[in-house]
Amino acid sequence: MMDIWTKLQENYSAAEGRPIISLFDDPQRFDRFSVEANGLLLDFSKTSIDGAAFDLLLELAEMRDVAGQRDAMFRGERINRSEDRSVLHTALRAGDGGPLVIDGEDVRPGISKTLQAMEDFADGIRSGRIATAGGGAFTDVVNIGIGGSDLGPVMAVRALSPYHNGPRCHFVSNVDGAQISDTLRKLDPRSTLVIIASKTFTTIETMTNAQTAISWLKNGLGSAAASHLAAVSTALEKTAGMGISPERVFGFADWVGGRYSLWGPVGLPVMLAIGPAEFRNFLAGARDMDIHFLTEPGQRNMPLLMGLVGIWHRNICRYSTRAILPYDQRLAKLPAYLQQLDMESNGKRVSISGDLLERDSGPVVWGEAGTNGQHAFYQLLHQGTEIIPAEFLVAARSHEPSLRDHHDLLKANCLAQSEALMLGRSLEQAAEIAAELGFSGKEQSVQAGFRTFPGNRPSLTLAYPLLTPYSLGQIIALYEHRVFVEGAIWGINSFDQWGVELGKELASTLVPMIKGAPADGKDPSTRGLIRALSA
Ligand SMILES: O=P(O)(O)OC[C@H]1O[C@](O)(CO)[C@@H](O)[C@@H]1O
Repeated sequence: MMDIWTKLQENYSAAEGRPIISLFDDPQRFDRFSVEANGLLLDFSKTSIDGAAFDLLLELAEMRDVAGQRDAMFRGERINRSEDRSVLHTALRAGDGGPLVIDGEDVRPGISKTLQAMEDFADGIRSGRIATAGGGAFTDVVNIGIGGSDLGPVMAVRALSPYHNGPRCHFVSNVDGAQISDTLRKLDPRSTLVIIASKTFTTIETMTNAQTAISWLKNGLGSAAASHLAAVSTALEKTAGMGISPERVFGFADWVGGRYSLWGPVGLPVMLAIGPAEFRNFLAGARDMDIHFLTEPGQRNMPLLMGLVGIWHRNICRYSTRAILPYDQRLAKLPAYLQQLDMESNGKRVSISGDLLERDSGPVVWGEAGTNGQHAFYQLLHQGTEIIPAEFLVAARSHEPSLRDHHDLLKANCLAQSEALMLGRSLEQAAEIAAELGFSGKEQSVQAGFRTFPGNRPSLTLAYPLLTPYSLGQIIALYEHRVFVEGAIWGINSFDQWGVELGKELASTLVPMIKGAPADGKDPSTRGLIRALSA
């Protein structure tokens, strides 16, 4: 019997060259190939997936038991096998969902307690009740973290700027001293709170930046520096070693992966910026997406369908990248956030049981806010030799009602791009344009070639009413589950990240060589570069 992968491939080959627009001969296509969840709409009708491929993809999800794998994750089974851990970031936003027992312990009371502690702290800082060493209010917060301890808060704080009514938030992630120096230069230690965020509390970039920030606080405040510090970590014993008092430490368990940690203490800068009530709305959006993912049947299940579209593009159409294109300037950091979420989760070449994968896994994820990208790389999206599925995000309304024209233009541009990618412009149409411009003969066909768009380039569009804490929560949880669905189909562990280790190990061997020790054992290129970089 032919397997589903082969059937999908045959479906694709049989329809190769068929214009996506012809699929709209089915007047129900938009309704059948879009799905709505609590105000969030995913349109995947502008892809080459037809009815038969849709059914096969759903069959593939069943064959791979995506629903069973999903339920195992939510139940707290140790699905992160290589690290022998449960994967329960969803518990951080589940509210009072009844007991959830891990290793004989109900983890819910601990989650509520930590959320309450975060809220008390955030309220205290925001109101001035938790005062600076000099008795004033904190005006600025610097979050020191990297990867999952940085990208989520950076992205969400920026996304939710219309809700900011707390201290200003700044972020330092890179070990490049330029970043911390440029950040601290603008700030006054007397009114600045420093949060050191690191799941492991060993990450060299964060530890180095933390020491620099603590010295800066000590220079300005002397022995009172500790009252300007807080920490977020799973390694509570290590935070004490840095002189951070226990009531200023917000812990979380190892069943929260770094890139999935925004929903708990790593989200503290977001809570400080927008307040606990709005942070709860953010959690509610994610929780509603979790419930949708857990309960909706396959044909209406947004994360499942988005994952299946990803599988179609990656494994059947063999597209190697996907572009995240938010037509929402406040989501400008979303592509970077999703790069970690997606590529650190699914950039794997062995299966969960350690065998080499038979198929390609995660694609390259990249992107930029629209309309800026239009004036940079969209040329390649429209006329390049690679086909790159585009993922558009756009809100019906903006937070700037007095600038309605701007938002109308933004929406028109977003829709124009997905339309242009799908429809393209034929050589004949381009020839007419060239003729109208006065070209004739050979030059007319040359000019027509430049103006031809092949079209038939797929896209997804996510539309939401307004970028609120709730809708941001929905969007992020949707992408988390999409990554889960794809990983479940590929049979990989989406929750470990062994690929980041080798570079870290080699960096530690290189530090003394950079400082002048002999570069014994290094390859000639690395030795040459050490020489070139010697200061
Ligand atoms: O929060 P930590 O432990 O400092 O880790 C930061 C980041 O480093 C990584 O481990 C990769 O090096 C990410 O997975 C993680 O988000």
